Amino acid sequence: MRAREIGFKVLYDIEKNNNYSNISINKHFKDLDIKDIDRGLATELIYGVIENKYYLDYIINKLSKIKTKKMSAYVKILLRMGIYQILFLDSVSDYAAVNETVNLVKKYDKRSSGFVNAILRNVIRGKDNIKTIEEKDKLKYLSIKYSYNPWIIKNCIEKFGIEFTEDLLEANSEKPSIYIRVNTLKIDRDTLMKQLEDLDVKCYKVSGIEEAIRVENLKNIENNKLFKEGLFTIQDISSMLVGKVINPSENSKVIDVCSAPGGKSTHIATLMKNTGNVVSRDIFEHKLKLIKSSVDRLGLKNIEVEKFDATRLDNNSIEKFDYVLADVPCSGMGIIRRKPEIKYKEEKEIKDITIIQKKILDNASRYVKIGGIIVYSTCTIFDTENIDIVKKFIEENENFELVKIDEVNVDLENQEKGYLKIYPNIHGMDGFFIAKLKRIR
Ligand SMILES: C[S@@+](CC[C@H](N)C(=O)[O-])C[C@H]1O[C@@H](n2cnc3c(N)ncnc32)[C@H](O)[C@@H]1O
Repeated sequence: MRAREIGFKVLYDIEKNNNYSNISINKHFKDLDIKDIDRGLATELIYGVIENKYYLDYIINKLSKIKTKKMSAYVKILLRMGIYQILFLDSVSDYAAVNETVNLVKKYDKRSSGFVNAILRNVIRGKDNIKTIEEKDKLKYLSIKYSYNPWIIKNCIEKFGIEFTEDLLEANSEKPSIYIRVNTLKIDRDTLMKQLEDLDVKCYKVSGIEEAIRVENLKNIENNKLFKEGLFTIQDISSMLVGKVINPSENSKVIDVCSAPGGKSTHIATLMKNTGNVVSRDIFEHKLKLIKSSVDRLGLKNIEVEKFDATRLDNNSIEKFDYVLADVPCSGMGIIRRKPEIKYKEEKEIKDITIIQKKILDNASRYVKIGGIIVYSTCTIFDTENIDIVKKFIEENENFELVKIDEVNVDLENQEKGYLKIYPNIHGMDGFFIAKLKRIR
């Protein structure tokens, strides 16, 4: 199967089944025998179309009497792909963009091939005019330009102001860097960098996190021999900061109540040098397998994986742990660069999330021993899911207080007060919130 057809199948799967892009890509690319160059084009098309969905639809609707809402998913997706190639991809000629798209329409929705051909030719003819967004209302304009559900932009403007919001939208449109975490149980950073460079992977040390490397040209990771040997794992630096902030002592007892796919649990277990015990829980059985496979690959002996719903209180865990991590489910507004479909979430989809977050924090806090630490974290930037939850929790629980974070140097203003607010446009990493609380009595 060729790159464009794979890209089309993934986009169709995401549109029809509401799947996450990374999950759908993994499903479709697994066991597929294609050249790196085709894999690259398919991935570029998938992410490009998802990232620019509203903008591409705006252009289609400018040119077509039949609006995108009324089009079949086949035609709509293929039009988006064709227009994306014409307007965004210098490496693809206009001729190839039209020809290849029309061939796919002939295969999947034959009667629409003339229509698609005409729209794509109109895009080529009027390229410069067509690109312009004729919208006076700033909110609507930004929602088309950056392709966001308008409520998200409205929320950002209300919370952060227009200038910060535009910076944030711009930063969220950038390609994220890939970071890996060295498995310090098996290898040191310098040696791993050398071995990766021998495989043509470019490596850069990350200052402040001694186990982190920024990599370029790391392709087909699952098949990389150093990855298979468990010498490293993929993890963004914001996520690594959580482990750094917890900073567990060797031989401690730790529980991570929302742990799949296991990035932070395996980091914590590694920081403890395979001593003590980390209980890694998640509500979804299928996700536990991901944790287990990382644990095996990385050679960790101190992790126990369990299925448990963190909104339920586990009476057997009360006051049993030195460190507790509540890395709760959230709206994901900090990781839009990696999961662009988050931009289209409906407000109602995350309506109940703060209730769940608070419930999980309340339960998790009961597992902390006196003198122990609980870290509450999310990959979102909205206070309602972050500091507001923590403040409410402290108001209701005088046994806990925020403690100064001095393990990292990222958000100097707030870390004095016990939390980190990380934004892609300020810190150049995934947007995260990390709060560190101590049980004082
Ligand atoms: C932010 S992710 C955790 C990421 C993970 N800590 C890591 O570093 O790889 C949140 C996780 O919470 C899980 N989750 C959602 N609701 C849950 C619940 N009620 N109880 C336990 N886990 C839950 C999700 O399946 C998801 O894996």
